[in-house]
Amino acid sequence: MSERISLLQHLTLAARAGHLDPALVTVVQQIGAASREISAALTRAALAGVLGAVETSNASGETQKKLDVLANDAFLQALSWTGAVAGIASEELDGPYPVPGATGDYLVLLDPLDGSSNIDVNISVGSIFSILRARSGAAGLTDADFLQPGTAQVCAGFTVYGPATVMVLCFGHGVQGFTLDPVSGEFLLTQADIRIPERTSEYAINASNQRWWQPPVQRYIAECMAGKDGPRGRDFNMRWVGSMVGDVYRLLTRGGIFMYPRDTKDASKPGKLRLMYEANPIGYVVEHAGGAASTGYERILDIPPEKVHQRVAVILGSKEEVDTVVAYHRAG
Ligand SMILES: O=P(O)(O)OC[C@H]1O[C@](O)(COP(=O)(O)O)[C@@H](O)[C@@H]1O
Ligand SMILES: [Mg+2]
Ligand SMILES: [Mg+2]
Repeated sequence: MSERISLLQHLTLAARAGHLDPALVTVVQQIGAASREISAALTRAALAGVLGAVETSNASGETQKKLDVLANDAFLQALSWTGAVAGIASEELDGPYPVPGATGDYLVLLDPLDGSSNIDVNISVGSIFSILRARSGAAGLTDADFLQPGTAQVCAGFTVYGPATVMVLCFGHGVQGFTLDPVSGEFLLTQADIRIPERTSEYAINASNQRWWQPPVQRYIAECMAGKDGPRGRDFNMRWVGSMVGDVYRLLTRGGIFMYPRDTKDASKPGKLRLMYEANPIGYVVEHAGGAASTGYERILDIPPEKVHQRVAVILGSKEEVDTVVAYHRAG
């Protein structure tokens, strides 16, 4: 038997101590079950050579991969029978999914497969989740029920399907990482109380968008690239996985700043990433690990959401660096 505490034990102990609602424990356990299924499905799909695109598009008009659909279905199935979930909103669904017959206390928001353009090339992808309290039962559930700010989340996290499958979880008191043991099928606590180093010399941004960046981001990146010859006085490294979960897992591990800033590439989009499925849950985890999450102008978790599929600029990670970028936005 493993000496490490399992996700189930961790949740059960917290529930027994009165720190967690048992219904919320069930929801998180089922998110773990869906993640385990998706992790296995990714390997099976690679073996079967069926990683290609299908001819459907999601609510944002992007081509869905087969595995996006599969991951979405895995979450809907895993969460539908618990009685604890009133409704689900997903990047892959046009509108909210009221769980049939459920009057549960929770709403779950999902990016079922993050970084899906990386699937074909066998680079880490993940699932991102956010849990809110339901204001009403499933009957009559509308978008408005989900439009709660990031500060209202009761739990958030993500699972990264990388060399190891790891679930990063936060209930508002610390951040824990659980690694999937492929033999027992259990998630085991491998990273207790994750803290993001405050100081870092590593940044993540898609540099091919440089000509569309706004002046504060141009300034920050130019100074990082100037290294020890510039005003920062030290050399910086750059990484861009292309899956937010992969880039964020790295900065939780060794520090760093991740940016998908607002740019002028498409004036209709105030950023690429989704507030409810990506920025809020990841921002919540990052803040509780000692980091910061901002659009450059405001704290992400304070944004009053207007639409479930809303996009937003994202600047998050080590506090010192995020504060620097925010200061450059204030300076104009
Ligand atoms: O391809 P780009 O423009 O660098 O964008 C990469 C970003 O897009 C995303 O893949 C968007 O997520 P989805 O795959 O869920 O749409 C992020 O994970 C990632 O940070
Ligand atoms: Mg995503
Ligand atoms: Mg996705």
